[in-house]
Amino acid sequence: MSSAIQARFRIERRDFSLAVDLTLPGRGITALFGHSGSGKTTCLRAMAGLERAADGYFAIGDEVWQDEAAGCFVPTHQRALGVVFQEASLFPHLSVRGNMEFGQKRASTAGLRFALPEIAEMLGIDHLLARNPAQLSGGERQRVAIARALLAGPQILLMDEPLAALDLKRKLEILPYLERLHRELAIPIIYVSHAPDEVARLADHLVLLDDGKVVASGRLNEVLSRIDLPSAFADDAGVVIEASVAAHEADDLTRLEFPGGTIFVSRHDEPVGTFLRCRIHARDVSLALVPQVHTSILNCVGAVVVDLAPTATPGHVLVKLDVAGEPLLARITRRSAERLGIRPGLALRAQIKAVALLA
Ligand SMILES: Nc1ncnc2c1ncn2[C@@H]1O[C@H](COP(=O)(O)OP(=O)(O)OP(=O)(O)O)[C@@H](O)[C@H]1O
Repeated sequence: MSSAIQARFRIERRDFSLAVDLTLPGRGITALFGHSGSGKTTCLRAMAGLERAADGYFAIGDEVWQDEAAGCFVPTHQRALGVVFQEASLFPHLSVRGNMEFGQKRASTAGLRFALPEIAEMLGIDHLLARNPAQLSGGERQRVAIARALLAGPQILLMDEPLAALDLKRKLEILPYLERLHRELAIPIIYVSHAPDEVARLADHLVLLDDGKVVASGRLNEVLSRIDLPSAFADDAGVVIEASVAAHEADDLTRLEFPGGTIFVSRHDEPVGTFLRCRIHARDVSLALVPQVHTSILNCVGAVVVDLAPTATPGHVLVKLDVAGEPLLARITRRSAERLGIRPGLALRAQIKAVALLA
């Protein structure tokens, strides 16, 4: 039985229309990404049944919540879903435990079943159970809201910019918990965001929305490395690679290995064997036809040019590379591309000037 999500919505407003037809994975985090007003929230609300598309269709595996052609529309309160919005709307008169028990009371039998202590531990709020919402930080409130949503036994978790109202410190505090949900939950999470960093860190699947339309939908790196979508990430264009910690070296560098080679980063005290996500921006990758000896750049991998395309930055091009099957992007000047004769199929060296560890 496939647990893939099917979502087809057409919503017409006076100045905006949403028309999406998506097949999304039944596990992991799918990010809905796009500029403000591109329709991310509208799409999420349609999935929740909070917005009704006249000819809509929405199903998770065999569980159909909306099939207008067949006269089916399950109202939101009868759907086994959890929704977390930008601002945690906790009941102020209930303690943290009381808020969580409220979630448990409306637990469906269809979705995941959790015990309250298990979820409290997973979200790091077990020491806060007796407090009232007014005694919590924004990040803690958001974690309680997620816990409450999970205790309702959802088959899917819908999150609408859950970090947008938090400052950077709180964001960084909550991200590890979201990563943990990602690793440990067997249900899909749909995650609305317009922050490229969050998407790079959390998403497995990426849907790019623009003006109510799906511009791209696919595996994170597949979409991030599309050089025919130059404006989507603009200066943030780049890819995410998964690398494992191979060794911590004496000069305070950590050696990471991925199928395409070796990458050195500042010492990062994760145990050997741990997988880390690394973000490599196109602007931090330069190209050379032969291995460079007289350079301070440590990270250099063999690559083959897949394609190149103009980018939003005047005088520059984006080059898509294949590194042992994984995509990598480089942004170089058009002049350099001509001088080096960059063309599809050319084997060369990609020098990586900076790697951002995402965990
Ligand atoms: N209730 C509503 N009635 C009429 N128009 C609406 C309503 N809600 C949103 N819109 C409009 O629909 C369009 C899509 O809005 P939506 O909130 O889905 O975008 P978004 O991508 O989530 O944006 P943001 O990142 O700013 O939250 C916008 O033009 C918005 O002004």
